Amino acid sequence: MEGVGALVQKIEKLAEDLPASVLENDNLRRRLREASKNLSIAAQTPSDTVHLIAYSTLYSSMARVGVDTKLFEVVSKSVEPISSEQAAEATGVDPILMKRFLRFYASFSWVKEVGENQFMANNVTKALCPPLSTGIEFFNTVLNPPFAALPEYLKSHDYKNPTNPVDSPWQMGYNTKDHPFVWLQSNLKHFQLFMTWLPMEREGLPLWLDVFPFEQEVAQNTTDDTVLFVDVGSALGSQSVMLREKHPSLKGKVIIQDQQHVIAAFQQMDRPDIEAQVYDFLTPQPVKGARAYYLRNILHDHQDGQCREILRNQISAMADDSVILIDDIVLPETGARWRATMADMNMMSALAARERSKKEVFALLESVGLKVVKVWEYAVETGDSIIVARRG
Ligand SMILES: C[S@@+](CC[C@H](N)C(=O)[O-])C[C@H]1O[C@@H](n2cnc3c(N)ncnc32)[C@H](O)[C@@H]1O
Repeated sequence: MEGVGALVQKIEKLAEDLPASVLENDNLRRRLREASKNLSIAAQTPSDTVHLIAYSTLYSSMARVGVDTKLFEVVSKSVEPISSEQAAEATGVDPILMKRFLRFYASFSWVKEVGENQFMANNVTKALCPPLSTGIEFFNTVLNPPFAALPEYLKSHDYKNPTNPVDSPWQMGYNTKDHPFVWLQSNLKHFQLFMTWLPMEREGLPLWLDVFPFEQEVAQNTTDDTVLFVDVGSALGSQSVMLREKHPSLKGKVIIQDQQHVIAAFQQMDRPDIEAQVYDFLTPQPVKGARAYYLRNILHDHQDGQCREILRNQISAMADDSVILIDDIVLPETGARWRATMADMNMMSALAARERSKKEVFALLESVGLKVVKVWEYAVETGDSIIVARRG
Protein backbone atom coordinates (compact mmCIF):
# COMPACT_ATOMS: atom_id res chain seq x y z
CA MET A 1 0.00 0.00 0.00
CA GLU A 2 2.88 2.31 0.84
CA GLY A 3 4.16 1.85 -2.71
CA VAL A 4 0.78 2.88 -4.15
CA GLY A 5 0.68 5.89 -1.84
CA ALA A 6 4.06 7.03 -3.16
CA LEU A 7 2.86 6.50 -6.72
CA VAL A 8 -0.24 8.63 -6.07
CA GLN A 9 2.01 11.33 -4.65
CA LYS A 10 4.13 11.21 -7.81
CA ILE A 11 1.02 11.51 -9.99
CA GLU A 12 -0.18 14.48 -7.95
CA LYS A 13 3.20 16.17 -8.43
CA LEU A 14 3.21 15.41 -12.14
CA ALA A 15 -0.29 16.92 -12.52
CA GLU A 16 0.91 20.07 -10.71
CA ASP A 17 3.90 20.56 -12.93
CA LEU A 18 3.91 18.63 -16.18
CA PRO A 19 7.35 18.82 -17.84
CA ALA A 20 7.39 20.71 -21.14
CA SER A 21 9.16 17.70 -22.72
CA VAL A 22 5.92 15.69 -22.30
CA LEU A 23 3.78 18.43 -23.81
CA GLU A 24 6.10 18.80 -26.77
CA ASN A 25 6.05 15.10 -27.62
CA ASP A 26 2.65 14.56 -29.19
CA ASN A 27 2.65 10.80 -28.87
CA LEU A 28 3.75 10.82 -25.22
CA ARG A 29 1.32 13.62 -24.38
CA ARG A 30 -1.56 11.68 -25.94
CA ARG A 31 -0.60 8.46 -24.13
CA LEU A 32 -0.38 10.32 -20.82
CA ARG A 33 -3.73 12.03 -21.40
CA GLU A 34 -5.48 8.74 -22.19
CA ALA A 35 -3.75 6.82 -19.37
CA SER A 36 -4.61 9.48 -16.79
CA LYS A 37 -8.20 9.64 -18.09
CA ASN A 38 -8.50 5.85 -17.74
CA LEU A 39 -6.88 6.02 -14.30
CA SER A 40 -9.34 8.69 -13.22
CA ILE A 41 -12.27 6.59 -14.51
CA ALA A 42 -10.95 3.47 -12.76
CA ALA A 43 -10.83 5.41 -9.47
CA GLN A 44 -14.44 6.68 -9.68
CA THR A 45 -17.08 5.44 -7.26
CA PRO A 46 -20.47 4.67 -8.88
CA SER A 47 -21.79 7.91 -7.42
CA ASP A 48 -18.85 9.90 -8.91
CA THR A 49 -19.61 8.38 -12.28
CA VAL A 50 -23.31 9.18 -12.19
CA HIS A 51 -22.76 12.75 -11.00
CA LEU A 52 -20.04 13.47 -13.56
CA ILE A 53 -22.07 12.13 -16.46
CA ALA A 54 -25.47 13.41 -15.31
CA TYR A 55 -24.16 16.93 -14.87
CA SER A 56 -22.31 16.98 -18.19
CA THR A 57 -24.72 19.38 -19.93
CA LEU A 58 -23.91 21.85 -17.15
CA TYR A 59 -20.26 21.89 -18.35
CA SER A 60 -21.34 23.17 -21.73
CA SER A 61 -23.57 25.82 -20.11
CA MET A 62 -20.92 26.93 -17.63
CA ALA A 63 -18.27 27.07 -20.35
CA ARG A 64 -20.64 29.28 -22.34
CA VAL A 65 -21.11 31.59 -19.33
CA GLY A 66 -17.33 31.99 -18.95
CA VAL A 67 -17.00 32.71 -22.68
CA ASP A 68 -19.93 35.17 -22.84
CA THR A 69 -18.74 37.13 -19.78
CA LYS A 70 -15.14 37.04 -21.10
CA LEU A 71 -14.08 35.73 -17.69
CA PHE A 72 -11.62 33.24 -19.20
CA GLU A 73 -10.04 36.07 -21.19
CA VAL A 74 -9.79 38.30 -18.11
CA VAL A 75 -8.13 35.57 -16.04
CA SER A 76 -5.82 34.58 -18.93
CA LYS A 77 -4.66 38.16 -19.49
CA SER A 78 -3.86 38.76 -15.82
CA VAL A 79 -0.20 38.18 -14.99
CA GLU A 80 -0.95 38.33 -11.24
CA PRO A 81 -3.48 36.13 -9.43
CA ILE A 82 -6.93 37.68 -9.65
CA SER A 83 -9.65 37.79 -6.95
CA SER A 84 -13.36 37.24 -7.52
CA GLU A 85 -13.99 40.97 -6.85
CA GLN A 86 -11.44 41.98 -9.51
CA ALA A 87 -12.90 39.47 -11.97
CA ALA A 88 -16.41 40.77 -11.19
CA GLU A 89 -15.30 44.34 -11.81
CA ALA A 90 -13.60 43.47 -15.11
CA THR A 91 -16.57 41.49 -16.45
CA GLY A 92 -19.54 43.37 -14.99
CA VAL A 93 -20.77 40.21 -13.24
CA ASP A 94 -22.36 40.43 -9.77
CA PRO A 95 -19.49 39.80 -7.25
CA ILE A 96 -21.49 37.14 -5.39
CA LEU A 97 -22.18 35.33 -8.65
CA MET A 98 -18.55 35.63 -9.71
CA LYS A 99 -17.38 34.01 -6.48
CA ARG A 100 -19.69 31.08 -7.20
CA PHE A 101 -18.48 30.82 -10.82
CA LEU A 102 -14.82 30.82 -9.88
CA ARG A 103 -15.39 28.23 -7.16
CA PHE A 104 -17.06 25.99 -9.78
CA TYR A 105 -14.33 26.53 -12.41
CA ALA A 106 -11.55 25.91 -9.87
CA SER A 107 -13.17 22.68 -8.68
CA PHE A 108 -13.02 21.40 -12.29
CA SER A 109 -9.50 22.84 -12.89
CA TRP A 110 -10.78 25.27 -15.54
CA VAL A 111 -8.91 27.93 -13.55
CA LYS A 112 -6.18 27.39 -10.95
CA GLU A 113 -6.94 28.37 -7.36
CA VAL A 114 -3.58 29.56 -5.99
CA GLY A 115 -4.72 30.89 -2.59
CA GLU A 116 -7.82 32.05 -0.79
CA ASN A 117 -9.90 33.89 -3.40
CA GLN A 118 -6.90 34.02 -5.77
CA PHE A 119 -7.10 32.57 -9.26
CA MET A 120 -4.73 32.16 -12.20
CA ALA A 121 -5.18 30.86 -15.73
CA ASN A 122 -4.15 27.33 -16.64
CA ASN A 123 -4.13 25.54 -20.00
CA VAL A 124 -7.94 25.07 -19.83
CA THR A 125 -8.65 28.76 -19.12
CA LYS A 126 -6.48 29.72 -22.10
CA ALA A 127 -8.11 27.15 -24.39
CA LEU A 128 -11.53 28.64 -23.56
CA CYS A 129 -10.49 32.05 -24.94
CA PRO A 130 -10.88 33.23 -28.55
CA PRO A 131 -10.45 31.94 -31.16
CA LEU A 132 -11.16 28.38 -29.96
CA SER A 133 -14.00 29.51 -27.67
CA THR A 134 -16.01 29.61 -30.93
CA GLY A 135 -16.28 25.84 -30.45
CA ILE A 136 -18.11 26.39 -27.16
CA GLU A 137 -20.49 28.88 -28.77
CA PHE A 138 -21.01 26.64 -31.79
CA PHE A 139 -21.84 23.46 -29.87
CA ASN A 140 -23.81 25.31 -27.21
CA THR A 141 -25.89 27.24 -29.74
CA VAL A 142 -26.13 25.04 -32.82
CA LEU A 143 -25.83 21.45 -31.64
CA ASN A 144 -27.30 21.39 -28.15
CA PRO A 145 -30.93 21.29 -29.43
CA PRO A 146 -30.37 18.13 -31.55
CA PHE A 147 -28.17 16.56 -28.84
CA ALA A 148 -30.88 17.19 -26.25
CA ALA A 149 -33.52 15.70 -28.58
CA LEU A 150 -31.48 12.54 -29.29
CA PRO A 151 -32.90 10.19 -26.60
CA GLU A 152 -36.53 11.07 -27.34
CA TYR A 153 -35.91 10.92 -31.09
CA LEU A 154 -34.33 7.46 -30.90
CA LYS A 155 -37.04 6.14 -28.59
CA SER A 156 -39.83 7.46 -30.81
CA HIS A 157 -38.12 5.90 -33.86
CA ASP A 158 -37.76 2.45 -32.23
CA TYR A 159 -33.96 2.78 -32.04
CA LYS A 160 -33.60 2.43 -35.82
CA ASN A 161 -30.37 3.87 -37.21
CA PRO A 162 -31.28 7.43 -38.31
CA THR A 163 -31.06 7.74 -42.09
CA ASN A 164 -33.47 10.52 -42.99
CA PRO A 165 -31.89 14.00 -42.88
CA VAL A 166 -35.31 15.67 -42.81
CA ASP A 167 -36.52 13.51 -39.93
CA SER A 168 -33.59 13.44 -37.52
CA PRO A 169 -32.82 14.75 -34.02
CA TRP A 170 -32.08 18.09 -35.72
CA GLN A 171 -35.72 18.52 -36.82
CA MET A 172 -37.00 17.40 -33.41
CA GLY A 173 -34.58 19.74 -31.59
CA TYR A 174 -35.44 22.73 -33.76
CA ASN A 175 -39.09 21.85 -34.39
CA THR A 176 -38.57 22.24 -38.14
CA LYS A 177 -39.10 20.17 -41.27
CA ASP A 178 -36.11 21.70 -43.07
CA HIS A 179 -32.84 19.94 -43.91
CA PRO A 180 -30.10 21.46 -41.69
CA PHE A 181 -28.28 22.97 -44.71
CA VAL A 182 -31.54 24.67 -45.74
CA TRP A 183 -32.39 25.71 -42.17
CA LEU A 184 -28.96 27.35 -41.76
CA GLN A 185 -29.63 29.62 -44.74
CA SER A 186 -32.30 31.51 -42.82
CA ASN A 187 -30.64 31.40 -39.39
CA LEU A 188 -27.73 33.79 -39.75
CA LYS A 189 -26.24 33.50 -36.27
CA HIS A 190 -26.11 29.69 -36.53
CA PHE A 191 -24.74 29.84 -40.09
CA GLN A 192 -21.97 32.26 -39.08
CA LEU A 193 -20.97 30.12 -36.11
CA PHE A 194 -20.86 27.05 -38.39
CA MET A 195 -18.66 28.82 -40.95
CA THR A 196 -16.34 30.22 -38.25
CA TRP A 197 -15.99 26.92 -36.43
CA LEU A 198 -15.34 24.68 -39.49
CA PRO A 199 -11.75 25.84 -40.19
CA MET A 200 -10.83 25.65 -36.48
CA GLU A 201 -12.33 22.27 -35.76
CA ARG A 202 -9.04 20.43 -36.22
CA GLU A 203 -6.87 23.12 -34.62
CA GLY A 204 -3.58 21.69 -33.34
CA LEU A 205 -3.81 18.47 -35.36
CA PRO A 206 -1.53 17.64 -38.31
CA LEU A 207 -2.84 18.92 -41.65
CA TRP A 208 -3.43 16.76 -44.70
CA LEU A 209 -0.93 18.78 -46.71
CA ASP A 210 1.75 17.96 -44.08
CA VAL A 211 1.44 14.31 -45.03
CA PHE A 212 -0.01 14.07 -48.54
CA PRO A 213 2.59 14.83 -51.25
CA PHE A 214 0.24 17.03 -53.27
CA GLU A 215 2.73 18.12 -55.90
CA GLN A 216 3.88 14.59 -56.65
CA GLU A 217 0.42 12.97 -56.59
CA VAL A 218 -1.68 15.66 -58.29
CA ALA A 219 0.25 18.58 -59.67
CA GLN A 220 2.83 17.20 -62.12
CA ASN A 221 3.28 19.24 -65.32
CA THR A 222 0.50 21.75 -64.80
CA THR A 223 0.12 25.11 -66.52
CA ASP A 224 -1.81 28.23 -65.52
CA ASP A 225 -4.80 26.85 -67.48
CA THR A 226 -4.89 23.48 -65.72
CA VAL A 227 -7.76 23.09 -63.27
CA LEU A 228 -5.68 21.86 -60.37
CA PHE A 229 -8.05 21.60 -57.44
CA VAL A 230 -11.83 21.74 -57.12
CA ASP A 231 -12.92 22.03 -53.49
CA VAL A 232 -16.46 20.59 -53.60
CA GLY A 233 -18.66 21.80 -50.69
CA SER A 234 -15.77 23.99 -49.60
CA ALA A 235 -17.50 26.22 -47.05
CA LEU A 236 -15.27 29.33 -46.96
CA GLY A 237 -12.45 27.42 -48.66
CA SER A 238 -10.07 27.04 -45.71
CA GLN A 239 -8.35 24.08 -47.37
CA SER A 240 -7.97 25.84 -50.71
CA VAL A 241 -6.47 28.85 -48.95
CA MET A 242 -4.07 26.50 -47.16
CA LEU A 243 -3.15 24.82 -50.46
CA ARG A 244 -2.32 28.19 -52.03
CA GLU A 245 -0.29 29.21 -48.99
CA LYS A 246 1.65 25.97 -48.62
CA HIS A 247 2.34 25.62 -52.36
CA PRO A 248 2.52 29.20 -53.67
CA SER A 249 4.41 28.25 -56.84
CA LEU A 250 1.98 25.57 -58.07
CA LYS A 251 0.49 26.37 -61.45
CA GLY A 252 -3.21 25.88 -62.12
CA LYS A 253 -6.63 27.02 -61.01
CA VAL A 254 -8.05 26.44 -57.55
CA ILE A 255 -11.85 26.55 -57.47
CA ILE A 256 -14.15 26.42 -54.49
CA GLN A 257 -17.81 25.37 -54.83
CA ASP A 258 -20.68 25.63 -52.37
CA GLN A 259 -24.23 26.87 -51.96
CA GLN A 260 -25.11 30.42 -52.97
CA HIS A 261 -25.14 31.98 -49.46
CA VAL A 262 -21.75 30.41 -48.64
CA ILE A 263 -20.12 31.64 -51.87
CA ALA A 264 -21.58 35.11 -51.20
CA ALA A 265 -19.83 35.10 -47.79
CA PHE A 266 -16.53 33.96 -49.41
CA GLN A 267 -16.73 36.82 -51.89
CA GLN A 268 -16.29 39.26 -49.00
CA MET A 269 -12.77 37.81 -48.58
CA ASP A 270 -9.93 39.08 -50.72
CA ARG A 271 -8.63 35.90 -52.44
CA PRO A 272 -8.08 36.60 -56.12
CA ASP A 273 -6.02 33.38 -56.36
CA ILE A 274 -9.16 31.27 -55.71
CA GLU A 275 -12.21 31.11 -58.01
CA ALA A 276 -15.59 30.70 -56.36
CA GLN A 277 -18.63 29.04 -57.91
CA VAL A 278 -22.15 28.30 -56.80
CA TYR A 279 -22.61 24.57 -57.36
CA ASP A 280 -25.08 21.99 -56.04
CA PHE A 281 -23.16 18.74 -55.69
CA LEU A 282 -26.39 16.81 -56.25
CA THR A 283 -26.09 17.87 -59.91
CA PRO A 284 -23.36 16.98 -62.48
CA GLN A 285 -20.00 18.66 -61.86
CA PRO A 286 -19.62 21.54 -64.36
CA VAL A 287 -15.80 21.78 -64.11
CA LYS A 288 -14.45 19.08 -66.39
CA GLY A 289 -11.10 17.31 -66.28
CA ALA A 290 -9.72 18.80 -63.04
CA ARG A 291 -6.64 17.14 -61.58
CA ALA A 292 -8.35 16.74 -58.20
CA TYR A 293 -11.93 16.88 -56.94
CA TYR A 294 -11.59 17.30 -53.19
CA LEU A 295 -14.42 16.42 -50.78
CA ARG A 296 -13.64 17.25 -47.18
CA ASN A 297 -16.22 16.35 -44.54
CA ILE A 298 -18.82 15.89 -47.26
CA LEU A 299 -19.45 12.13 -47.40
CA HIS A 300 -19.84 11.98 -43.60
CA ASP A 301 -22.77 14.42 -43.94
CA HIS A 302 -24.73 11.94 -46.07
CA GLN A 303 -26.16 8.45 -46.23
CA ASP A 304 -24.72 6.01 -48.79
CA GLY A 305 -27.39 6.65 -51.46
CA GLN A 306 -26.78 10.38 -51.52
CA CYS A 307 -22.99 9.87 -51.35
CA ARG A 308 -23.24 7.74 -54.48
CA GLU A 309 -25.16 10.54 -56.20
CA ILE A 310 -22.52 13.11 -55.17
CA LEU A 311 -19.67 10.83 -56.28
CA ARG A 312 -21.28 9.97 -59.64
CA ASN A 313 -21.71 13.70 -60.28
CA GLN A 314 -17.95 14.15 -59.82
CA ILE A 315 -17.04 11.03 -61.82
CA SER A 316 -19.00 12.42 -64.77
CA ALA A 317 -16.44 15.26 -64.99
CA MET A 318 -13.25 13.24 -64.40
CA ALA A 319 -10.54 12.76 -67.03
CA ASP A 320 -8.02 9.89 -67.08
CA ASP A 321 -5.60 11.85 -64.91
CA SER A 322 -8.24 13.11 -62.46
CA VAL A 323 -8.43 11.88 -58.89
CA ILE A 324 -11.08 12.21 -56.23
CA LEU A 325 -9.61 13.09 -52.84
CA ILE A 326 -11.90 12.15 -49.98
CA ASP A 327 -10.86 13.87 -46.75
CA ASP A 328 -12.83 12.32 -43.90
CA ILE A 329 -12.45 10.42 -40.67
CA VAL A 330 -11.80 6.73 -41.30
CA LEU A 331 -12.86 4.70 -38.27
CA PRO A 332 -10.65 1.75 -37.36
CA GLU A 333 -12.39 -1.64 -36.97
CA THR A 334 -11.45 -1.61 -33.28
CA GLY A 335 -10.28 1.04 -30.83
CA ALA A 336 -11.92 4.12 -32.39
CA ARG A 337 -10.84 7.26 -30.56
CA TRP A 338 -13.21 9.58 -28.72
CA ARG A 339 -12.74 12.47 -31.13
CA ALA A 340 -13.94 10.19 -33.95
CA THR A 341 -16.83 8.58 -32.06
CA MET A 342 -18.06 12.00 -30.93
CA ALA A 343 -18.00 13.14 -34.57
CA ASP A 344 -20.05 10.06 -35.47
CA MET A 345 -22.74 10.89 -32.87
CA ASN A 346 -22.64 14.50 -34.04
CA MET A 347 -23.32 13.43 -37.66
CA MET A 348 -26.16 11.20 -36.46
CA SER A 349 -27.77 13.97 -34.42
CA ALA A 350 -27.38 16.77 -36.94
CA LEU A 351 -27.77 15.03 -40.29
CA ALA A 352 -28.86 11.41 -39.75
CA ALA A 353 -25.46 10.65 -41.25
CA ARG A 354 -22.29 8.84 -40.16
CA GLU A 355 -18.55 8.44 -40.02
CA ARG A 356 -17.36 5.31 -41.86
CA SER A 357 -14.81 2.56 -41.37
CA LYS A 358 -12.23 1.78 -44.05
CA LYS A 359 -14.29 -1.22 -45.23
CA GLU A 360 -17.44 0.91 -45.45
CA VAL A 361 -15.84 3.77 -47.35
CA PHE A 362 -14.01 1.40 -49.73
CA ALA A 363 -17.31 -0.42 -50.44
CA LEU A 364 -19.02 2.92 -51.06
CA LEU A 365 -16.36 4.09 -53.52
CA GLU A 366 -16.22 0.75 -55.30
CA SER A 367 -20.03 0.71 -55.65
CA VAL A 368 -19.78 3.70 -58.02
CA GLY A 369 -16.83 2.28 -59.95
CA LEU A 370 -14.04 4.17 -58.19
CA LYS A 371 -10.76 2.42 -57.45
CA VAL A 372 -8.97 3.35 -54.22
CA VAL A 373 -5.33 4.06 -55.01
CA LYS A 374 -4.05 4.90 -51.56
CA VAL A 375 -5.11 6.03 -48.09
CA TRP A 376 -3.04 8.59 -46.18
CA GLU A 377 -3.98 8.85 -42.51
CA TYR A 378 -2.80 12.25 -41.37
CA ALA A 379 -4.26 12.75 -37.87
CA VAL A 380 -4.03 9.84 -35.42
CA GLU A 381 -6.25 11.68 -32.94
CA THR A 382 -9.30 11.57 -35.20
CA GLY A 383 -8.39 9.08 -37.93
CA ASP A 384 -8.67 11.89 -40.49
CA SER A 385 -7.43 10.51 -43.80
CA ILE A 386 -7.06 11.34 -47.46
CA ILE A 387 -8.40 8.61 -49.70
CA VAL A 388 -7.18 8.86 -53.28
CA ALA A 389 -9.53 7.31 -55.83
CA ARG A 390 -9.50 7.06 -59.63
CA ARG A 391 -12.09 5.93 -62.15
CA GLY A 392 -11.97 2.11 -62.19
C1 LIG B 1 -19.45 19.85 -43.17
S1 LIG B 1 -19.32 21.20 -44.24
C2 LIG B 1 -17.71 20.91 -44.90
C3 LIG B 1 -17.08 22.16 -45.43
C4 LIG B 1 -15.63 22.05 -45.88
N1 LIG B 1 -15.43 21.06 -46.91
C5 LIG B 1 -14.74 21.77 -44.69
O1 LIG B 1 -14.34 20.62 -44.50
O2 LIG B 1 -14.47 22.71 -43.93
C6 LIG B 1 -20.36 20.79 -45.57
C7 LIG B 1 -20.45 21.87 -46.64
O3 LIG B 1 -21.27 21.37 -47.71
C8 LIG B 1 -22.05 22.44 -48.18
N2 LIG B 1 -23.22 21.89 -48.88
C9 LIG B 1 -24.31 21.30 -48.33
N3 LIG B 1 -25.14 20.88 -49.29
C10 LIG B 1 -24.59 21.23 -50.47
C11 LIG B 1 -24.97 21.04 -51.83
N4 LIG B 1 -26.10 20.41 -52.16
N5 LIG B 1 -24.13 21.47 -52.79
C12 LIG B 1 -22.96 22.10 -52.47
N6 LIG B 1 -22.55 22.30 -51.20
C13 LIG B 1 -23.35 21.86 -50.22
C14 LIG B 1 -22.40 23.22 -46.93
O4 LIG B 1 -22.81 24.55 -47.22
C15 LIG B 1 -21.08 23.16 -46.16
O5 LIG B 1 -20.25 24.23 -46.48
